[in-house]
Order: sequence, then structure tokens, then C-alpha cells
Amino acid sequence: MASKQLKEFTREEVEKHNKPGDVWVIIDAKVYDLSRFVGLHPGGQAVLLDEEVVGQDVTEAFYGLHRHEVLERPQYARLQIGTIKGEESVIIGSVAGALSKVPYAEPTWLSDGYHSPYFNEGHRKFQKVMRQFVDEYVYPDAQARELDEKRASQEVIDKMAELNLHAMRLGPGKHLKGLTLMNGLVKPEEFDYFHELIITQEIVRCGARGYGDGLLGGEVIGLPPVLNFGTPEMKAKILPEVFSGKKFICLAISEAHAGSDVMGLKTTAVKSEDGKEWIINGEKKWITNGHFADYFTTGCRTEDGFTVILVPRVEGVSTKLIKTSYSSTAGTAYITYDNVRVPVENTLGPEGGGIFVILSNFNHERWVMCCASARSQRLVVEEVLKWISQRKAFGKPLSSQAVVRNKVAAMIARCESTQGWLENITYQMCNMSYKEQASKLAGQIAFLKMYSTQSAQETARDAVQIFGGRGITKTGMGKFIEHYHRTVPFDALLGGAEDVLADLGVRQAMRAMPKNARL
Ligand code: HEM
Repeated sequence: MASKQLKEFTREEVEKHNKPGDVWVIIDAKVYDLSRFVGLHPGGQAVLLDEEVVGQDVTEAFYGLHRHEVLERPQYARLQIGTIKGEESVIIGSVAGALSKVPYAEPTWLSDGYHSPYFNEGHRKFQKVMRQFVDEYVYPDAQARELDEKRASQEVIDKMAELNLHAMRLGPGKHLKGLTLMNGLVKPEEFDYFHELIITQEIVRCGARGYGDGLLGGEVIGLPPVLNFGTPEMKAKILPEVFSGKKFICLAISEAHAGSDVMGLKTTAVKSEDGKEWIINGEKKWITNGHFADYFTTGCRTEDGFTVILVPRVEGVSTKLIKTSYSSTAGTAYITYDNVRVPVENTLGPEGGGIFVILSNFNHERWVMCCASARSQRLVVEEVLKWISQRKAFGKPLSSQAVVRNKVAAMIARCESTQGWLENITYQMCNMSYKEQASKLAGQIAFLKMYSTQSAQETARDAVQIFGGRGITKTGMGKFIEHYHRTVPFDALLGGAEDVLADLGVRQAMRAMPKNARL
């Protein structure tokens, strides 16, 4: 509430304010004077002048139609003139940094009274700080940018850089050496995949898919080739620029002609006569962060096959936004290379060996997507649980319908199994070399990604059924459900389509079959 002095009223006093021009209501033991607001109400005048509303306690009706955050918006918060004598408000809005008490709204390791073999005290402290940071800085920016479709605010990117979050988003490794992580909360050598899982899952809680990708998703996939295959000079220049949030990078592989079929790509790189430069010509499509990127990790067709080359935003590079079904805050771009010249030293990995450069990061990229998918499903579970308990139909809460409960049961089961499997794989990653991960976990991660995105889509569909019209409405009570349902197919495509991943996993299992195994 603003600085205005709140008075105390009895219910009888409120009841007297019950006619046009003099409308008071009670919501959760708070008294609101809606007299002048009636004509401005986005839901119309008539509903507020109903005899069951004027002068009455409308808590139940209000929460059946509005999110709590409506009352927290300054223009509506100031409609409150007082409280009911001797009564306490019970409904709490979101508190920055707090854990949700709604069942299944947090993974078990963050739920009261549960235990975990994977997360230690350090992870718990890390999660606390990360949540506070996301709630305070990232969430408001995410919601605003989803609306205006601009890229994530530089202020948020700078704040993330202060904590070295951009560096941490690439996972554990040598690139963290010498950096102060999360104001010293975790030492670079202690940072593991569970810390990284926490970062991804906390950001996903914003429920803003386009923004999530816009928040340097391009770095997560575009920088590893530089990290793993760049020259020392290149790394010394580019890593600090990207980690400090001053420059942006993206991965530019797919084209209108070809995506996963890299040999079908048409962008070419040919050597200049003196052999010192690459001359690149072609187009790239659907490149996340491409619109505002300063560097493009670009897949090209070369004499020897497929080669990856780092291209700075130099003469001949132009980008334009592509309108996708999520917001332009992701900066998804169409890129044109018109006689772009870069030094041959910008080659990442061996000439003709680009496929290896790209594949080497696939497991990590897919695992990050699993972290995101598991957490976004949980956000939907929380929204659904709140909705079915506060929304009434046929005089009873939706939760009293067995068919609704059945859908929710399946949602919870999918969400919990995804997270459980994810934590197991993450533990394996913490205990395996990168090479071991490639041979032992490629199948596991492929299956988990397939399973998570299938689960996510089923959950999105069921959530829309439960939310009804609100599940397809961009504002109001179902806004996160609408957003989720609209954007969830992205996860099923990026990093390998479901069928491709399923096949990859089985083929890997077949290769590992013992020669002497028989029924
Ligand atoms: C402090 C009191 C209230 C405020 C500030 C308020 C504000 C709003 C706002 C901002 C919306 C637009 C949708 C959204 O953003 O959620 C809305 C919609 C609506 N409101 Fe209210 N409202 C208040 C009280 C009430 C009451 C008491 C009723 C009736 C019992 C009511 C009925 C509706 C209806 C029917 C809609 C349309 C909902 C929809 O399209 O899903 N409102 N209100």
C-alpha cells in the first residue's frame, strides 16, 4: 500500500456503500472504494454494480476472475481505503526470493521436509541468491520485454555479468578460472552442473520463453565452439567481451534450405587468392539472438566439406528480425552474408571438421533444454493447482471434478519424473569426463529431451483444457498457460526433434548391445 492512511471499518459500515457513485467492496479483509473506478473497470461496469458485489465481500468472486497481482498494481492498490476491524488478510502475493508452498511447485530438494542426495548446502545457498536475483531484476524485465518485444535490458545483462552468470551458463570448466562467481559464493573449481541447473531453472520461472532465449541463449550455443576450438588470441578477446555482457554471440547454422542436414547448407566460404581470408556468401535463418549479435559462429560449406567460422559483425553482414510465435525479444534473425571477409584464423576446429565442432556441444545444449523443460512444466503445475482451487464452476471448485484431478495427476507425474531423471543424469555428468559423457550420456540425454518435450506438450494441452478460454488469452488469469502453450513446441524442435532424438538413443543402445546377449 502507498503511504495513504488506512482506516478500520466494520463489515456493516462497508455494506452501506452499495449504490452507483458509492461502491465499496471487501477483498481478503481489505476495503476498496471502487466508486470512481466502476466506469474504468476493464471487466465492465455492470459486474461491479451487481447487488452481490456492492458493499459485499467479493473475495471469492474476485479471485475467480483476477490474478492477485492485479491488486498489487499501483493504480489499483490505491483503491484500498482500509481494512476490516479485527480481521487479517490471508492471501499473500509473490515475495521476492521466497519458495512456493504450493505442493509440487518446487522440486523435492526445495520442498519442506524432503531430502536429496544431489544438492548440498552450497547449492542451497546458491539457489537462494539466484532466486532473489531473478525475482528482483530478471522477472520484471522479462514481463516487460515480452510485451514490448525489445531485447533484454542492458541493465539486467550487466547485473548478470557482475555475478559472472554469463560465464557460469557455459557450465563448469576452465573458462571460470580466476572469476568471482556469485560474489564469491562458489569457487570456480566447486562450480558443477547442479549449479548450472539451478541457474537455468530459476530463470525459467519467469515464464517468458522468448525472453529466456533473448537472455543470451545464443551465447550458450554459440560460444562453446570458440571456447573449445578458438585460438588463444581469439579466446582472450572474445570470452571477456561476452562474459561481461558487452558483446553478444549467436550460433548460425540453419538455413531456409537446410537445418540438421549440414551438408545441404548453401552458405559458402572460399579462400581469398592469398589464402589469408575466408570470403563468405549466403543466408542463415531462425538464428536466436542473431538480430543483436556482434559475433556469428557460422556453419559454411568449404572445399573440404563443412567448416565452422567465427564471423564478427563486419561489412557485408546484415540481420533482420523474423516474426516467430514467440516474442521478438529473442532476436530471432535472418542473416545475410554478402562477400564477408574474415581472417582464416577465425576457423573453429579443423577445416572440413565442422560437424565435430557442432556435435561436441549437443549433449550440453540438450541437457540445458531438459533443465528448462522440467522447470517450465512445474510452473504450469503451480498455476493449474492455484486455478483449480480458486475457480468455481457449478458452485464447486474445479478441483472437485474427478476429470480435472485426473489431468493434474498426470501433469504432476510427468513433471516429477522429468526432474528425477534429470537430476540423475546431472549427477552422472558431474562424475564423468566430457568424453565419457559423450559416449555414455548422449542416448540418456536424447531420451530425456524427447520425454521432457513430449510431457511438456501434453501438460500444455491439458492446462489449456483446464483453463478454458483463459488458456488462450494473452492477459489475465491464464496468461502463463497461453504463453506456455504457444511457445512449448519450440523446445520440441530446438536441439533435435523428438523423433530424431528417440532414434539416436536407440541406435546408441544397439551399438552397445553385448555380442553374447541372447533371450
Ligand atoms: C479492486 C477491485 C477490482 C479491480 C482492481 C479489478 C481490475 C480488473 C482488471 C485489471 C481486469 C482485466 C483483466 C486482468 O488483468 O486480470 C478485470 C477484469 C474483470 N473483472 Fe475486475 N477488478 C476488480 C473487481 C472486480 C469484481 C468485484 C468483479 C466481479 C465480481 C470483477 C469482475 C471482472 C470481470 C468479469 C472481468 C473480466 C475477466 C475476464 O475477461 O476474464 N472485478 N478486472
